[in-house]
Amino acid sequence: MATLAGRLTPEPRSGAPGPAVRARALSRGYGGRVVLDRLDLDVAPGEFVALLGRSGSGKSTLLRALARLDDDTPGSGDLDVPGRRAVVFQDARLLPWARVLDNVVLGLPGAGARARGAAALDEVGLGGRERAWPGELSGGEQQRVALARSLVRDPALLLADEPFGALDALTRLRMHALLRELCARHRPAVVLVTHDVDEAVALADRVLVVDEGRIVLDRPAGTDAAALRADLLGALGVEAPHHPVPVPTRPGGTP
Ligand SMILES: Nc1ncnc2c1ncn2[C@@H]1O[C@H](COP(=O)(O)OP(=O)(O)OP(=O)(O)O)[C@@H](O)[C@H]1O
Repeated sequence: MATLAGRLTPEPRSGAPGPAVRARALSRGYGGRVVLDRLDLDVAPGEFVALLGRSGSGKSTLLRALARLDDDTPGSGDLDVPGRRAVVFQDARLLPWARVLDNVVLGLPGAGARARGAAALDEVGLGGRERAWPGELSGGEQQRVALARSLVRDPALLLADEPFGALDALTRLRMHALLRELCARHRPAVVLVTHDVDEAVALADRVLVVDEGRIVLDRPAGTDAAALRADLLGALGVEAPHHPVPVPTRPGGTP
């Protein structure tokens, strides 16, 4: 609900504290080619998991499966995602003909939707821009709107596919700080697909490396960042650490 302070008050989570994601032997493929290969994944409520992997390793396919956006993709396995989901993509995917607040509350039921939307915009630093058109906003501001659109739905699971990949380095750092703040406040479980090792280490509680549709490395973050970085680079097949570290493409793949 929106408070007098104009901020979104996180709804208390109801029900038993089961996992936010439970996947078992999850497989997906395209045209007979296996892309997710009997993958197991658990994500605890409120846990922030980053997914790294070479291009084509299956990260987005996994994210789409968790978002249940892959009904047309052949596959098998058990997937349980009990709570509300929200998805943020690399491009904000705002409707250009709808004002910012209308984008945030589109499809949201209830009389208080607009107040909640305005509070969410305030929370992402866009208070006062409710009537702007998406085309009047910078790329970073558009991603803030996308975050507000997710936030206002109070998701138990936030799925983000390279949400900051198209932003300049400084804007990306600002968005990291914002995402950390929003997550600390609202405590959704998060699965973030990224190509940026440093982003994964900076944001996540746990970092996974996916290769050929399987999880080949699963490490907690937060203690020894240098050791984690070295492990991740090893699993990604990067020999010399650079800063920032791009994930290599597979042979013949696109960056
Ligand atoms: N709709 C589709 N039809 C056919 N093949 C697909 C489709 N979507 C993905 N693929 C293939 O599945 C494989 C995994 O794709 P996916 O997008 O999951 O990889 P990714 O790890 O997210 O890659 P990137 O980091 O480049 O985004 C790739 O080889 C890709 O070409």
